[in-house]
Amino acid sequence: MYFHGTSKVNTKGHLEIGGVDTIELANDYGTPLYVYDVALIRQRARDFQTTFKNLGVKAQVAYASKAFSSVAMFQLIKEEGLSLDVVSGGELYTALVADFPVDRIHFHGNNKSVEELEMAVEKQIGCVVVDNFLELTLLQDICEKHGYTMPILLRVTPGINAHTHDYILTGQEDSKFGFDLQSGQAHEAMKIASNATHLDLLGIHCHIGSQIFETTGFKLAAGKLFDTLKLWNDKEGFEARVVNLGGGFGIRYTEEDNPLPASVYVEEIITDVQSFVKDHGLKMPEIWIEPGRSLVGDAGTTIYSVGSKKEIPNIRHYLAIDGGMTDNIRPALYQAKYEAVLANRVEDEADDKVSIAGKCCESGDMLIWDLPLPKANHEDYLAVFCTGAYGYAMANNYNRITKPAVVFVEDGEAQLVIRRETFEDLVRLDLPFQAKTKLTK
Ligand SMILES: Cc1ncc(COP(=O)(O)O)c(C=O)c1O
Ligand SMILES: N[C@@H](CCCC[NH3+])C(=O)O
Repeated sequence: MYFHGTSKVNTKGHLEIGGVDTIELANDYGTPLYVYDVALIRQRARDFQTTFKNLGVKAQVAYASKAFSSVAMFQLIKEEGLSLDVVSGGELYTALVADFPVDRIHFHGNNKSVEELEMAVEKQIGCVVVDNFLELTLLQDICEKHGYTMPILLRVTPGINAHTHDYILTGQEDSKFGFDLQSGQAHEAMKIASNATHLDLLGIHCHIGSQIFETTGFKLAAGKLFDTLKLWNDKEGFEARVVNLGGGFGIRYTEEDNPLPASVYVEEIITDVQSFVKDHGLKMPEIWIEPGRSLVGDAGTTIYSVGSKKEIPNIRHYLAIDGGMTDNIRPALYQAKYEAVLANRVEDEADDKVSIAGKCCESGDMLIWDLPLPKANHEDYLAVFCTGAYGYAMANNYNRITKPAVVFVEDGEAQLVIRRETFEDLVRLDLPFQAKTKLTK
């Protein structure tokens, strides 16, 4: 059994996180419930920040908020002094409500709307990561209209195939994101951006994918970026002030996963970056990174109530919980694997093997296959670990199931940071059907 952060078993044999008994949390806030270990998020954030500091490298660590965004989360990130990566008007709006410093907000996205770009310009955010030629034109026009010059990065696809699930690969040549390096698109974009009167081209960005365990892919990508910068420097006299290497650092979901500590990812990548800079005779730019999963993934645990069972002799034991693909779509989408325990009987002998089923009307709504667990019944609680990234963020209302609540726990105290959705919330946007009063025959 692997415990993350402050998670441990208390004297009652219950799972405790942040000094709070998860069974008390389940009683107070209901289930399913996402519980975030705030101390672990702080530790992860500080690991990245201090590594750059110790290396003496000017950097910005931007939390990729797509992993989990909420007002409280953004306030915590602000408290830790990180920057913030947003990818939509909704994430940007949440950051503004959280009073996040606008100059530390970076705006991503492969199809930002005019309204989203207007919002970024009006709020004078720190940087727009431009993804395509249309955006270059739109952003220049909007900035000109507002008499504002926007700092930008160009997102490029370096042509790297990182080892991860196909759906979360982003740095390969055949990708919907960014300007292609090989065909010269990125070079063309650089010339346009450099000549644009209201765009301040800071440098380039790449992101090779997510849940990556090795540094090889990051180093290869960095190598391609610096080769490009050398070319742009020689040909166009362009000097990058910022290089953003994206996020994607993997975490441990199960014993199959062997992630590196943040310090190792950063140190290894920076060592290579420093030699690329030296070899090419370039100035060392500021390095930005955008971790999402590695800041919040293992800090989140979902507590479910156990419900019905179906035991098929010689085939399988199914154990259903009161959530599923609506609060964690990752197993259905990426065949993602998780570990879990009975939160109220953590240390009981695992004398059963069960497959954890969700409550959606969908056979693929399975969270974990063949999990060793004590024989459980409807009075038990299941805790699924490492649901902090892309769990609540990708939650949905399939079957009109309401979204769970989210609590932050730290130093023995719990704080509700997202309330549970209600049935009233579900119908809030619905409008009645306007029945025709007279039917004409
Ligand atoms: C551009 C960009 N930056 C950062 C991230 C964060 O990735 P991760 O959560 O794997 O760190 C993503 C998601 O993969 C991304 O697309
Ligand atoms: N949602 C994905 C990660 C996508 C990262 C965004 N580019 C996951 O759960 O693994």
